[in-house]
Amino acid sequence: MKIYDWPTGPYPARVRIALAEKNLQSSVEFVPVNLWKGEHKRLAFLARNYSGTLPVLELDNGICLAECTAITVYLDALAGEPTLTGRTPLEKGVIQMMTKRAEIEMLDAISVYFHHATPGLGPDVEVYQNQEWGLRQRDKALRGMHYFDGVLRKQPFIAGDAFSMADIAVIGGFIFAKAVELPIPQECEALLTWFARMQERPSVRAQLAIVPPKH
Ligand SMILES: N[C@@H](CCC(=O)N[C@@H](CS(=O)(=O)O)C(=O)NCC(=O)O)C(=O)O
Repeated sequence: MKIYDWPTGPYPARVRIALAEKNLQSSVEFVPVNLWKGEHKRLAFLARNYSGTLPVLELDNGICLAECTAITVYLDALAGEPTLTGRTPLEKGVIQMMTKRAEIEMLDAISVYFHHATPGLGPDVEVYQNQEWGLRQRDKALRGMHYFDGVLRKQPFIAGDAFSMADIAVIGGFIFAKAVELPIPQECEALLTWFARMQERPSVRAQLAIVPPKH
């Protein structure tokens, strides 16, 4: 299998952490795609992912899977423990809901802020920007952080009593927040404590230790 990504990208980090959790890293070849040069918007890449985003998992038979959640669901089904996407119907539903909520309320919101209210990937890639929209999404992400702080005051993990794909999605949010220098509000104590605990996991520690390649 091949993974087309950028090693330190927040969304690619979600798949890299999942791969490490499932001990599947040796099963994949990583192919860097330089976002700052717009390589993800070229026809050759768009043929792999119509949406022009990273990461993309390309199977040996040529089938391409995009979307972090979809890729994680596939990887989770490939190998054994730990289960990242739930064992029971309810666990599966709650993990999907909280993963999507992590995207809508935090990760995707920070991404919009990055692309619209900062220089983002540079003028050759950011062909349209709307600063007001970007700033509104930044504020939405800050509200989302308070929401997840509330969740973690009642339970140890984002989707309940066990580490899951939903935790990995919020970790992606933290990675993007750091990349755009958006601080986690200091009053979000439960969220900050949870993130410190997440960094005890070798999969997370290894991802955070990757030195960003020059672009
Ligand atoms: N919904 C997609 C979003 C993926 C995404 O936005 N990836 C970023 C990569 S990174 O910023 O996380 O490194 C991207 O391709 N951004 C390029 C662009 O939006 O032009 C997913 O879940 O995979």
